Amino acid sequence: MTGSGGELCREIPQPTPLLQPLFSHPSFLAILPNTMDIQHLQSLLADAKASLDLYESTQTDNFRVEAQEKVMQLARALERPKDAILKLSFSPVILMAVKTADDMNVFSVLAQATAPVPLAKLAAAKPADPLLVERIMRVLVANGFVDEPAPSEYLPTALSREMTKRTSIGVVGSLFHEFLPSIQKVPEYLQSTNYRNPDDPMFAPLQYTHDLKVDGFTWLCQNPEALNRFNSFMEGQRADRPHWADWFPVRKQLLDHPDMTAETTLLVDLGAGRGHDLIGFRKRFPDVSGRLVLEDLSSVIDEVHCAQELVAASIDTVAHDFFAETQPIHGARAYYFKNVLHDWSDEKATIIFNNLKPAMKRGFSKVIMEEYILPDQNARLLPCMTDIAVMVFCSGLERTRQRWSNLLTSVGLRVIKFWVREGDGLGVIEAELAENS
Ligand SMILES: C[S@@+](CC[C@H](N)C(=O)[O-])C[C@H]1O[C@@H](n2cnc3c(N)ncnc32)[C@H](O)[C@@H]1O
Repeated sequence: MTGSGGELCREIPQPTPLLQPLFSHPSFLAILPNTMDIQHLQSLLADAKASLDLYESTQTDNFRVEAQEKVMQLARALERPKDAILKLSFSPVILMAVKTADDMNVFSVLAQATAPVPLAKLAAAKPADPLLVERIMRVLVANGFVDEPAPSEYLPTALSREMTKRTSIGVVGSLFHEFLPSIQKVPEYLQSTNYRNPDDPMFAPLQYTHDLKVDGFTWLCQNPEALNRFNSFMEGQRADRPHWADWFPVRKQLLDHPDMTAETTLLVDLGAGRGHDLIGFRKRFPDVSGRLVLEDLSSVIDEVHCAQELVAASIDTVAHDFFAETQPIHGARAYYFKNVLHDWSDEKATIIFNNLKPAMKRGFSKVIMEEYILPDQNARLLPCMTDIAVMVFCSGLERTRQRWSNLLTSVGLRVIKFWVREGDGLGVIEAELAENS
């Protein structure tokens, strides 16, 4: 090929004579990868390498996340837009394949492998049709869930090993069963509401999808399997991220206070689920006196109150509906909410705070909220996805610093400090009763 197209085609392997007409077709030339701006790609690669070097030297999660984002930018720039859109549109297939593979016990068989596992052995685990398993495995191999060292022989990867953990199985199961059908309905739902921002927990996309007359949490409580999946999802979704007590100065901000005694309630966790944060707290401060209290809806408490880990960590359980009742534990040092206030609109959150405030001791009690604090610009993907997930499930929302400030001030609380973590992790908002409230 010569002329203006000759430059573009220099690096293409020589086509066979049969393919020659296709290779010289103008629409083919227009989508050649090497029509991309190589200088731009090289500069993205250099950026990614610089972040990777910083991660290597600092070993901080912040630079790991940054390096990952830079590599994603490079990968995106290398992708042809048409392919990107095609793959995006097919992406529910990946979640389906992971879910199906889990249902067929593929991950548990692979996890025990000491040598490549042949297709027939994987198929025998259920048993399932080998051709079907082969097709599902192709999707998994292409997405890094499995290695295929020889045709139809498989080895586990870090992702497939992760899929043998109860919590990650819960993440996949809950999102697949409880969220995906409603996510699919969101455009139709929003059209029906003339694109109003959802703020009513009794009419979120979830209610629209299933014609429910109850809020999402009540619905979960009526469906034990779904509740079990959801609670595992909550335990698992941030399992690899640091516990707040690993980076928030607990001793300085909470423990070192002259009014702290052995009788004081140290921490009340509202909407605590299975209590994994309290258990983590106890592990980090095994010798600290002061009661730890897990609060949640009565059906959740019924599920968890005898749990061995809670008993071993001396964690008390109390059924408390934060909309229906005022806080029963008075004068605690800290009332802790994690991933709870993002479930509720400002109007609903105001009720929660109004039910909490009478129990707080002025100048002593604090509210500790572990939530995303969205930046004003360029928020990371995970918080943005979570924002939409809480919208779908309960008309909730993630908040920017300004929205948090406005909400807390309006209910008579004073922000002591926003403790913002870099990366895509949660931050902590520390607050107390405002002087004039
Ligand atoms: C998103 S989950 C967060 C669980 C846990 N804090 C975590 O981060 O893993 C929200 C929790 O709030 C609880 N919850 C919902 N409505 C409640 C209410 N009215 N009173 C008390 N807890 C409630 C749910 O049962 C659930 O455990």
